[in-house]
Amino acid sequence: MTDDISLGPVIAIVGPSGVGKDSLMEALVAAEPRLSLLKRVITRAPEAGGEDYTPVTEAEFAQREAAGEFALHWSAHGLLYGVPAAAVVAQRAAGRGVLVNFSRAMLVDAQDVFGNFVILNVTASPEVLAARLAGRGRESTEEQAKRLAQASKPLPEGLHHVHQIDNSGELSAAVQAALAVIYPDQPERA
Ligand SMILES: Nc1ncnc2c1ncn2[C@@H]1O[C@H](COP(=O)(O)OP(=O)(O)OP(=O)(O)O)[C@@H](O)[C@H]1O
Ligand SMILES: O=P(O)(O)OC[C@H]1O[C@H](OP(=O)(O)O)[C@H](O)[C@@H]1O
Repeated sequence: MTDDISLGPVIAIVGPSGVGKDSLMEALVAAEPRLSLLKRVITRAPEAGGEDYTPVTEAEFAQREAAGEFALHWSAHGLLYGVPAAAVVAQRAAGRGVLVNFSRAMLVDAQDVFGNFVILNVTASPEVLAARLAGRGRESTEEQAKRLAQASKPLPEGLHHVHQIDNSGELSAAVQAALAVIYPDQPERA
């Protein structure tokens, strides 16, 4: 674990595709100036839309990985994902919190790497997930089905500081629930 006490928390936002991770992260940053989004490096096509990420080819990803750029990296949905280490440190400076969309499979590694680490496991019913992926339309129907098949993947054993955030209803409710976890000693926001 390489963690300086002056560094703020790494807040892992995890859960099945379509549950609202990106939506929740964007809303949290809009509501709380001490929070920022970690810009991931992904081998996803630049025009895919959605989150703000650094699109790279698989060759570029391999070069960055070999150069030690990533604090953590993984593959999922036929894509490669990397978390730039320097960006995490910079965004945690002065106690600020950084929001990271992690794979559930990476959480044990992540809690060892980052130390000051909290996990928000975002949930919604299968029906809601299917409707949201269809409504978003970013993936093909076939890819949506593959993602939905992964929805019930359990979190790994051995995790600490895991909190369930229900995003079945209004996004604003999930935002308030998440802020109450991240900043438990602060009154509910207006
Ligand atoms: N609370 C909510 N109520 C209604 N719609 C929502 C809510 N949260 C997210 N959505 C919508 O559901 C869709 C999926 O949301 P989002 O892309 O944030 O999910 P995600 O978990 O990041 O998905 P992925 O892992 O596939 O990137 C989007 O169209 C988004 O606008
Ligand atoms: O099912 P699991 O392994 O938890 O997550 C699979 C992938 O989905 C999410 O990314 P995105 O939302 O596709 O960008 C995660 O960050 C991970 O990369």
